[in-house]
Amino acid sequence: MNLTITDVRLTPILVADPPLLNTQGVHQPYTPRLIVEIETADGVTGVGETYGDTKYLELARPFASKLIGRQVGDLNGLFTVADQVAVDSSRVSGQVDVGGLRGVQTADKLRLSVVSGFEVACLDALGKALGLPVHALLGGKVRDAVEYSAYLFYKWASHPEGVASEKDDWGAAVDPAGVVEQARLFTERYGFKSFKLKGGVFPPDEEIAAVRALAEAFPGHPLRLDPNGAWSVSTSLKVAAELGDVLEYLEDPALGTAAMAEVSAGTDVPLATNMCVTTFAEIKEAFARDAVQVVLSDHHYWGGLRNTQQLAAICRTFGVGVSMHSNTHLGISLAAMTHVASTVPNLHHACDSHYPWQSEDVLSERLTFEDGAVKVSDAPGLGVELDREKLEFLHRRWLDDDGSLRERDDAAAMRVAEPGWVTPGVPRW
Ligand SMILES: O=C([O-])C(=O)C[C@H](O)[C@@H](O)C(=O)[O-]
Ligand SMILES: [Mg+2]
Repeated sequence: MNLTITDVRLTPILVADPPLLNTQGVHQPYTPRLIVEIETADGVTGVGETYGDTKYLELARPFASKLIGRQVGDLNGLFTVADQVAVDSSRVSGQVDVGGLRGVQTADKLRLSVVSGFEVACLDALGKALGLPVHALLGGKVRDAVEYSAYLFYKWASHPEGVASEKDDWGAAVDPAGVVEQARLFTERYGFKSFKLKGGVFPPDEEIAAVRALAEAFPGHPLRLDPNGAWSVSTSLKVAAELGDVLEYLEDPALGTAAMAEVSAGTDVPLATNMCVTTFAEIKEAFARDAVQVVLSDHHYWGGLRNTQQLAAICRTFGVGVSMHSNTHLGISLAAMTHVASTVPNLHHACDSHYPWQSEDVLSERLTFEDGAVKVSDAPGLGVELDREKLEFLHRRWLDDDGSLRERDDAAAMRVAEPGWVTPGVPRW
């Protein structure tokens, strides 16, 4: 068996995205992703997926060229190679990422977000070569299916008039009735049992009303609200007091570890985060100050599936819960998320996934949710198959774009509807 990497293909694509609202603005009609293919000397190909904005492509290209001739099983070596790739300092804002709301942007995080796509592709190739599923390469699954939550968004019925976009059949959701209707569709279509509402869009009282309406419509189901740090400490405490009886957890009510620690000290409602603990370096302070009770991992920016397992082990050591965050992603990443989640013993919350919002994919067969869960595949590798025609179609869209959609920018997308829109300052309320 020859596991030498002989070819790496990078295919940037644009995938359709509905008009989902968040505190920064609205999702663009098409969003960038990068599909990674790694081929071995024996002709085995592994696939991976990560963010596709230019700043990631700029790193992925030199990174890919350094992999030729290396072994596909040398996963630790990927981090060494990543350290050799220079990050343009203008890409490191030190501010919350404008496209994605996943904490402060650093050079290390950019590198790890690129490594993750390649690590998944290497694991897929290795698994295919050895005839083993990815979960077996990670030590073996401890569950046969992984539960996901319904990721509810305030949304418009369609993108602004005149904007090229794909239609969706979810309808509008801009008030409590619309949110409950969307949740109902999620249960009908996928059987989800937990609900997360993306907040920070409307004044807190309106979002409290939406969560109350969900609690009435779905009594006893786990509910979460995530305003992406849009609230002050006092607003966060007010919302926690008003919704404490129905929330499974409150996600990033206020921005940063210091504010989260203050909120945490004033409420019994557990706090979850994908914004103040986004790197290993941020763990110590947040845990020491008891700022968060649940960390939402994400293999994309934590640097892959094995780093996700390490994060879960640290959380277990400190008695902190763990679950999973999601940005817009396709089936390759859902398969990767499911494999790693299946190996984490201390996973006690349904994971987030944007997948139901994505009508397009690069796989020949979409992954499915049954009773709100994805079955863990025992097929070699990730257990997914790339559809070259679909990949080519979405890549063509990326090639044809004049550049305006190649960077995710929710504030720019919002300005099409509201020309005066600027990303709101924090705290917004
Ligand atoms: O905090 C979160 O869960 C996210 O930021 C997830 C996504 O980025 C979501 O907010 C989005 O895409 O609008
Ligand atoms: Mg969040």
